[in-house]
Amino acid sequence: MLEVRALRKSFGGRPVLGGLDLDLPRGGCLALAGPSGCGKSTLLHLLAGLVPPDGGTMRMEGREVPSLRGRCALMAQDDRLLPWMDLLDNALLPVRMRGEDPRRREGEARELLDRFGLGEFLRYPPGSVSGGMRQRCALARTLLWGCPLVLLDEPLSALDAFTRRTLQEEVLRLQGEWGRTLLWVTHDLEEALRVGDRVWVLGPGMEVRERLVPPGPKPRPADGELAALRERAFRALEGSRG
Ligand SMILES: Nc1ncnc2c1ncn2[C@@H]1O[C@H](COP(=O)(O)OP(=O)(O)OP(=O)(O)O)[C@@H](O)[C@H]1O
Repeated sequence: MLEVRALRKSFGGRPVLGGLDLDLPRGGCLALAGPSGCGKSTLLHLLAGLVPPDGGTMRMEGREVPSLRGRCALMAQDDRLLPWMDLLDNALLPVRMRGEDPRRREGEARELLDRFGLGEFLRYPPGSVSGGMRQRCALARTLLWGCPLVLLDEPLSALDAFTRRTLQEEVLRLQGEWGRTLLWVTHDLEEALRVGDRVWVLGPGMEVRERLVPPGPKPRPADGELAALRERAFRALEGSRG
């Protein structure tokens, strides 16, 4: 589906991406885990066309493209919900922005928000719900773009451990049902190992220090079976924090 070659980006002469290659086959989930500041968000912004690269190429379905703008949905770290709209209308924003009648997708949006535990809060404005609830609404909005490729930047970071686990399962279920391809960025190695078909452990400059293929069906149990991979991933990260 996506081939990225030698993607480079510097800010003020300081390299953040030093020539990254990335292949995403259709379906499945590549989880990227790395320390704060290593360039994970920058990668997603480059892919989504929010920031221009200094060099490199992107091919989507075999065709070279300047970015994936319009071809992917990005959930940024900042939820960007509109304060004057309730959660349901926020979730339906992509439908409005595409010029479609939001009433035609309202059932789908309601169902999605319900699956994300927001069924009771559809008419609440973002300012009156918790950060974790806002984040879940932003996740629903991202999925309602209907794009086959979804870029998730720390999508569950504001959630407590229990809700986080539930949402990991829900997102993976949706991915299977809707046949989406996910690029899932997280600080949390446990999360990466639970949700990724492949897991890349990144260091500074987005150097790929480990490429892991966790065993078993997803979402995987957090304990026991993954302990060896978790240790390997932690060792890869050692010394990479500035
Ligand atoms: N617009 C920008 N101008 C200047 N520097 C930037 C800009 N965007 C990102 N950077 C720098 O690029 C580096 C990588 O930032 P980025 O946000 O991509 O890291 P990250 O891995 O996503 O971090 P985190 O996990 O904390 O979100 C940081 O040093 C950051 O300060």
